[in-house]
Amino acid sequence: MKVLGKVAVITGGARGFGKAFSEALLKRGAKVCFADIDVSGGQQSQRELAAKFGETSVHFVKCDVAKEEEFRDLFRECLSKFKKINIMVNNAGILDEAGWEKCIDVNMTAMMRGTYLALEKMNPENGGEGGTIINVSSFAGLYPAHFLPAYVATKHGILGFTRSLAMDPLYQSQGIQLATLCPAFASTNMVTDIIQGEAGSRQKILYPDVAIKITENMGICSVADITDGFIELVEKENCNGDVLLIDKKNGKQYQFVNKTTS
Ligand SMILES: NC(=O)C1=CN([C@@H]2O[C@H](COP(=O)(O)OP(=O)(O)OC[C@H]3O[C@@H](n4cnc5c(N)ncnc54)[C@H](O)[C@@H]3O)[C@@H](O)[C@H]2O)C=CC1
Ligand SMILES: CCCCCC(=O)/C=C/[C@H]1[C@H](O)CC(=O)[C@@H]1CCCCCCC(=O)O
Repeated sequence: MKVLGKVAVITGGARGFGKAFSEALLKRGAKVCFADIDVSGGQQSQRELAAKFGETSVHFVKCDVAKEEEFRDLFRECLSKFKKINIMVNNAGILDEAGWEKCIDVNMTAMMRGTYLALEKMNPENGGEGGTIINVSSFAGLYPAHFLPAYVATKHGILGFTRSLAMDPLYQSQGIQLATLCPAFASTNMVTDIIQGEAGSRQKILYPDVAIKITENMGICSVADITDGFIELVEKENCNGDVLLIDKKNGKQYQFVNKTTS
């Protein structure tokens, strides 16, 4: 898809990947409506991005994606401001093995809700123009990790859900593509807080010392490495059904390349 003139909705956009993805799309001439549960972080990012790309190009919406009505309001607000939605990025995600139900609510249920809402708004029968939906899974969507069973379950779920919808001829006929991004460890707060032992962060996973050892072996990607893969997916003419894994040692690797799309 050509990004210039398109409108994107991005969840979890106050920091980390979501903020970087927003900036990368703005740089290429899109308008971006980003959402986050973190109001002060979202407002700060809004100020930074508006200073670079103009007030009329970027809009922050306070939204807890685990709350259905707030998610619906996000779409209403984006349509009211920018009139259309061409790109949906379900990026918001958390690590919380003790609170695994919340992990499922945010990583899995909300991702499904965001996908279904985007499919509805992108449908030409509802006035949409088709579009691209990118769901952010993980290396943990492809491989198990005994220090993260709930997180791994949600990330495997994202992968299966997104690949399944991508096979549906109905969405293909509506010009809608769905792809999955699978980053391995990257230097956002999600990972660096645990390595640096930020308050309470080690309790979010089981066996933090094992996890840290694995990061030492696997290496840690920069946010720019992951953003580069994200943009590659969005800009591809056909990304439908793609699963893009990115890790430090091997870079970008498309998975399931002999995908069946119908
Ligand atoms: N950093 C990493 O190594 C990797 C991260 N991921 C995934 O990438 C996505 C983004 O992660 P990062 O940027 O690393 O994390 P991060 O923790 O830096 O940023 C996540 C953002 O999501 C927001 N958020 C959390 N719960 C929310 C909710 N209920 N509603 C709305 N916003 C909410 C947070 O406030 C935060 O701004 C997540 O889905 C994560 O699982 C996947 C693979 C690697
Ligand atoms: C030491 C900091 C790690 C804290 C973060 C964490 O535990 C999990 C991070 C996942 C991140 O969201 C993306 C991933 O790919 C991480 C999980 C990767 C699991 C790798 C398991 C590899 C193995 O068991 O060999």
